[in-house]
Amino acid sequence: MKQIAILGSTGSIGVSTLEIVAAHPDKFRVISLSGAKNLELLARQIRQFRPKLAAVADPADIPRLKELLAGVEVELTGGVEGLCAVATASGVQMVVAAIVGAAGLVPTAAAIRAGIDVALANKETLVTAGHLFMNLVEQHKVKLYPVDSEHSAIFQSIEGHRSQDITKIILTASGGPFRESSLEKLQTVTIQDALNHPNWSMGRKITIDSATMMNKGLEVIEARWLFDAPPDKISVNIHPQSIIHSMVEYIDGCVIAQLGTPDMKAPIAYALSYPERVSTGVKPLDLTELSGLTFSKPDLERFPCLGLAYRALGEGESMPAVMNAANEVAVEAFLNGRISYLQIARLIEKTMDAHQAHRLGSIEEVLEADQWGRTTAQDICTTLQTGRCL
Ligand SMILES: NC(=O)C1=CN([C@@H]2O[C@H](COP(=O)(O)OP(=O)(O)OC[C@H]3O[C@@H](n4cnc5c(N)ncnc54)[C@H](OP(=O)(O)O)[C@@H]3O)[C@@H](O)[C@H]2O)C=CC1
Ligand SMILES: CC(=O)[C@@H](O)[C@H](O)COP(=O)(O)O
Ligand SMILES: [Mn+2]
Repeated sequence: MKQIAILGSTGSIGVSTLEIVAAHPDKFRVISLSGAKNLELLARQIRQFRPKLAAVADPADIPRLKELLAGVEVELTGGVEGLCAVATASGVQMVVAAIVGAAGLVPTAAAIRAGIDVALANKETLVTAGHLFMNLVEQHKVKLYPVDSEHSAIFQSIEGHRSQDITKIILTASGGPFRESSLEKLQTVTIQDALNHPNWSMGRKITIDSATMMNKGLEVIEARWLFDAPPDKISVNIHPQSIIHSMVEYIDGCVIAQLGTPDMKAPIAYALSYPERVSTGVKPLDLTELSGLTFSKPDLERFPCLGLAYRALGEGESMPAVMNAANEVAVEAFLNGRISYLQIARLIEKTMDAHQAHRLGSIEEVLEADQWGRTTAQDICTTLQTGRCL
């Protein structure tokens, strides 16, 4: 029986994780959960899974959650300390890191410091603090299992192989809802258009990241740290069907890929149960039903965010954390109707242009760079809104 904590249990990944747990009560037990604003769902999850501890992001929400849980025995806590308490609760053997954004960094690092294995969905932790995070993993001798579908595919495709035999990691990208949209069309796309991902049902932030292809940029940086791969060995291939989840090319010319119906329950279950495999309810692939698997190169002119991520990775130091912070501000501003789709990339680029990359020696310094990126991006966002620059 594996005892787990879920950071971000009320989100898309969190809910899918709990579906796996519910399907395998003999294999997994929930010790602790955390959510943020969806208190009703968190309360229902607590009633169903009976964790001993639960946290909300804002301590001011604890009284309302208590009301919703009248008669239920559970300890409630809140704030960053509360999230860290969930991540390190006594008995937890694995933390599922499924908070969205850089907010996941501190509680996930707390789990590692406590010697707890991590199933990592929250890619922003590796984008903002890659080298520090991997050092922590090594120092505390914990296991890090990728949940992101591409990284799970790579993880599965490198098993049993020597890293020096790898010549390329090929991340597949759906291309999102605007894969075939012209630059002219992109000027007028709406929030609803951008939230309409062709293949995956996900949280709003990552869905917008997929529409700009920043998601793939974040995943290139995630792969750099997870698999210790230099940027020039990581390439991106547009594969609109999202059937091949990623591939690894070897020195002998062989390419190993992992395929499956696009459903996050498969990579989540693999991270939870590794090295075993458990049933997931994911529809098995019928290859004869597929009309074809196609591949093409990404267009960096229409999707500049992917280029910005390669730039941030090349400049290194604090630049990826600043890029990530600017992206979080930009996505929120887009979802609030404050900026247009094309202004997302512009806002991120201007924030990066204003930043002088510097070394980050601690998680605290990462948080400072993140804060600098947010403040600067907010200022630039205001300028964009008032039309004082493009
Ligand atoms: N969804 C997917 O299929 C995939 C997601 N990922 C990655 O997994 C992570 C989660 O994504 P997803 O599940 O889609 O996101 P969601 O937006 O659906 O869920 C995010 C979770 O984080 C909580 N949360 C939000 N803000 C904070 C905060 N400031 N502090 C603490 N908790 C917070 C939310 O609580 P509440 O809802 O209660 O407000 C929710 O539980 C992201 O990093 C994403 O990139 C990676 C691959 C696939
Ligand atoms: C399910 C998952 O892992 C997402 O990150 C997905 O890859 C998004 O699709 P895109 O390929 O469109 O970014
Ligand atoms: Mn992914």
